Parts: sequence; C-alpha cells; structure tokens
Amino acid sequence: MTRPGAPEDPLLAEAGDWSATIGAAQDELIRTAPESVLIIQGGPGTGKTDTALRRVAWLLDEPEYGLGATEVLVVGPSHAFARRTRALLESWGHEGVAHSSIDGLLPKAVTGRPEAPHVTRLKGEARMAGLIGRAIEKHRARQRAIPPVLTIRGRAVRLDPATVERVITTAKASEATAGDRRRLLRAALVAGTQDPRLILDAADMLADRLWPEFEATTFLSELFASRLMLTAAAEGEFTDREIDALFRGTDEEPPFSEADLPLLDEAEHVSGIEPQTYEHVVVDEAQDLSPMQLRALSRRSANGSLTVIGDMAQSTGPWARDDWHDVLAHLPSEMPHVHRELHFGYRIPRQIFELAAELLPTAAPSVQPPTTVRDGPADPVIAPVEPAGRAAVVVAAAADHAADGRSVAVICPARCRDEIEAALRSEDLPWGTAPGDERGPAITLLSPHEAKGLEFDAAIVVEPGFIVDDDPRGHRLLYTALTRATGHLHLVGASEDLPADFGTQPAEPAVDLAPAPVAAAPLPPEALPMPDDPVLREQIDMVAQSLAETLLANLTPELWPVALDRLIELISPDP
Ligand SMILES: Nc1ncnc2c1ncn2[C@@H]1O[C@H](COP(=O)(O)OP(=O)(O)OP(=O)(O)O)[C@@H](O)[C@H]1O
Repeated sequence: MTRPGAPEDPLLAEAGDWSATIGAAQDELIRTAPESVLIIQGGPGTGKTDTALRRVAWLLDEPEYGLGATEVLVVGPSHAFARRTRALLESWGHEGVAHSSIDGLLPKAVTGRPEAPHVTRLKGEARMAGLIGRAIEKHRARQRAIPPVLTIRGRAVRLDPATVERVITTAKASEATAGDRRRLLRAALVAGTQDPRLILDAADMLADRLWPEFEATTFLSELFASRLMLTAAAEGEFTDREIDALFRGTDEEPPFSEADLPLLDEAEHVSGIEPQTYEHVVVDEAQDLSPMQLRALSRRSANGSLTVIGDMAQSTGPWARDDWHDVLAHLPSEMPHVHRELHFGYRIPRQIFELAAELLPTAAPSVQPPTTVRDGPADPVIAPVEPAGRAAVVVAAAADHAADGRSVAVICPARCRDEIEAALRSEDLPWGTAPGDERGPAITLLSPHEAKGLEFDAAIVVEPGFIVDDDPRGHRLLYTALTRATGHLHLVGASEDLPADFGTQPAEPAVDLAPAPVAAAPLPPEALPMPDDPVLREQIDMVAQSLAETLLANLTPELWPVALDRLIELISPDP
C-alpha cells in the first residue's frame, strides 16, 4: 500500500507482486482442486488472504473448471477488507467476483441496538436456528386458521372450510407460487356463485391472510416483543433466563443489533426466501464467526467448495476459539477437507514481529509463531506519554509518515478515539475510517477490531494497555494491532503498558507484554557464510524457504536435523 511519491523501498515494493517468491506451501494451496474445503491457518502476514485470492484466480483461469467470476464469493470481516480483496483480484485482471463483509451479505435492517455481550453470544448459538424455525411454524399455523365468515363491503361471505382446506393442501403439495396459490383459491371459491366479484374479493382477502408476504424484520420484531411467542418456540431448549435475555418488549431503541442479522437470514431461509449461491466461497477471518453467521455463509455455497482462512491466535470477540472444529461443524460439506498451515511471515519485519511475539504465550500459548522472512526499515518506536500529550504524539507520527508517502493506520481503543479525531482535525490532516485507494487520505483511523486483515506501511498503536483491558481476549487483539505494519510501528501510551526492550525506557518494566522466548527451530551446527552475489543470495533464500516449509509442514522439530542429514546424504555424489 505504498502511496504515490513514496521513496523506493524494496522491502515494501515486494509485497505487491510476489509471484517470484511463492513458497512451495503456498503454491500447493493455490492449486488445490475446487472439489475440496481448503482450510488455511497461519500467523499474521503469512499470506493467507493473498494465497486464497490466488487460488480464486487460478480456479478462474483453469479452463478445466469452467468457473465464472460471478460464481465466486469472497467474504471478510469488514467493508474495508472487502475493498482490499476486490482491489487485489481486480489488479490481477479478475473483475466480477463478489466481495462482501459478512454483514453486507445478510438481510438489510436498521442496526445499532446496544446489547449485552451475553445476549450477543446467545444470539450467535446454533440452537437459535431451532427457535426461529419453531417460531415461524407456529406463526404460520396461526395464519392458517380459516375464518368461517369474511366481511366484504359490509356483506358477510360464508366460506366452505372443506373447499379452502382442499386448496391449501393442493397448493402445499404442488409447491405452488404465491400467484398460483391465489389463482387456485379464486377458482375454487368462485365456482357456481351468484356474485363472482364479491367472492373474488373474498378469495383475495383470504389469500392475504393464509399466505401473507413474509417480512423477516416484522417477524423477528414480533418474536422478540412477545415473551409468550419466545417461550412457545423455545420448547424447553432455552432457560427462563435466556428467554428473558432475548425478550426486549417494544421500545424506542434501534430495532436490531448486528447479532440479529444472521437470525433474519435464518428466518428468510425457513420461510423459503433463499439467497444467491456461489460455486466457490472464500471465508476470511473465519475464526471469529458465530455459528449463526457460519450457517448463513453455508447457505451461500452451492456445493460445499470453500476456502476457509484464519488464525486462532487472532481469534477475538464473543466467539473467540482455539481450534477449527467448531467453525467447520457449521460449514458442512461433502467435499474432502485439506487443512494446511502457512509458516512464513511476509508482511511483518523481524523487528516488529519480535515485539508482537512477546504476546503469544499469553494470547495463544498453543500457537507456533511464524518465521519472519525479512528485516524492516526501522525498529519499533516506543513512546511513553502522559494522557494530556498522547493525541499530539500520535498525530505527529501519523503526519510524518503520511508526508513521506506512506499509508498509516492509527489503531486506537474506543476511549481515545474522540481526542485523536479532535487532534487530527486541529492539525487539518485528512483521514478516513477505511483504507482508501491511492487518491484517498493516507491516514486511516481504526479500532483494533476494524484493523483485522488489513495492512499499512506504518501503524501507530494507541494505549496498548487499554486494548488489552477492554476485551476479554485483549492480548489477541493487541497482537493483531501490532501486526498490521509492513514497515514502521509506533506504540504510544502509558509507560507501564509499554515493553521495556525498545527505544525510550519506561519507568516500570512491561506488565502486559510479558517477555517470553519465541519457540526456536534447532540451529544447524555451524552456519556457513552467504555469498556476496545478491542474485545467488536470493536463490539460496528461496530454496531454503521452500525446504523449510516442507519440513515445518511434515515433521516435528526434533526430526528436522535427521531429515537434513538424510537430504545431504541423498544429494551428495557417490564416493
Ligand atoms: N510468498 C510471498 N512473497 C512475498 N510477499 C508475500 C508472499 N506471500 C504473501 N506476501 C505478502 O505478505 C503480505 C501479507 O499477506 P496477507 O495479507 O495475505 O497475510 P494474512 O496471512 O492474510 O495476514 P492476516 O492474518 O494479518 O490477515 C501481503 O502484502 C502479501 O502480498
């Protein structure tokens, strides 16, 4: 994302087109046949998103698969992310693919309703699908009750219940459309009457009552406004406390929260309104999605051909997880699963990753950190500040990077947002809330959640201590925030929340960034010097990367020296 006018920076330049450096592991994933569910796990910046998009490009280019661009859907966590994936695929000449945030796929509704975290979590559970299904069934049964008499223009029209029942049964058995059902009812009632106009009007009125157009938003509002309907649909699968949590009566708040959107999708599905489906679906940052979101995604897949991407060390929010089982359980597919891990960190320079990796033992102890493949242009800048001076330091750093032509993320917790916005305004610095194209503002202001999956030349992370404190998985969120930069990282905040190892010394040793060694691969007995020729060095690097990926993917660390010995044996000329 280097901006026009930026200095020549070979480290950053290489990020755009890496066709020359595709590792063996990435290449294998890119060429995975479409009849599979490909699951790509990997640390930040290991190329998961790019690899998945290259898989899409490959599937589109292979005539054997005959896949059209409009048959592919790429889903990510945010609108900004969807812009990034669209820009990348289009830069490779693939237009027409659908790119969307998860919410952008779901039915439209006015959201913004505040909600307690335990309610959000409950609404994401898969058993909500059962509740919605039963509520709709009961709703329909009420609508199906046939009134004995209808009043049309002041005249009573008596209906023959047997005739109406017959029409309902025929319409259901033949899966008749709304129009056909109405015509069937008109024909059945009008036969042999003296006043056909009156009867036809009565037939239309009855059709509206029997088969009203389904409005998922109206249905869900009615369901959540009625303790009676909720209890009836719960059928013992929800406790009274849970029903209380779902019940919201009728009030003035915005009607829906974001957790309601997958419920609206479920309601539409149960009532027969089906979304557009795709021959291949890519789901990025899948580690955070609720079961109800995953069900909604699954409905968009025509055949179960999927690429599912994520990193358990970055899993946060109400559905933070430690493994893939739960995600995959809600994305059923008959196709074989191919589960792979990427190990090389291409985005984040060594100096930045060393700092971020200090969080891993707390954030995700079972996750092995990626191996960084390059050095960065600068060490991270650690800036201890008093609250009063915080915004000025952040904005000065952002302005410097922007003036040098870099894209800049200011990643800040909610409680500092207003002061940062005010400081940006008072310095007259243009900024946006989603990374722009090359003509957009260089500075993007983001919450740690919004920063997921994005990358910038420089990142300024504000008050790391607040980021940790404000979320049950705060260490993971901070890890995500620290791993957005391809070149420069600044940490600005209270000295007790900053790591002691770099730059200006804080007064106290670090609290939240507990230092811990990064799991190290066994070293070869003696390192031989690298040749001076840069071309040769790059070739050696690529071969070494490819071999390393094969080792990492197939053998446990204690067997690596054995395999290397065997390799030397195999390639050594016979004596
Ligand atoms: N083989 C490679 N050689 C050079 N650069 C690469 C390679 N693979 C990926 N990259 C670059 O590394 C950067 C990070 O890639 P990407 O965004 O796909 O990572 P990610 O694993 O999805 O990260 P995150 O978990 O943070 O979302 C991108 O700029 C991408 O172009």
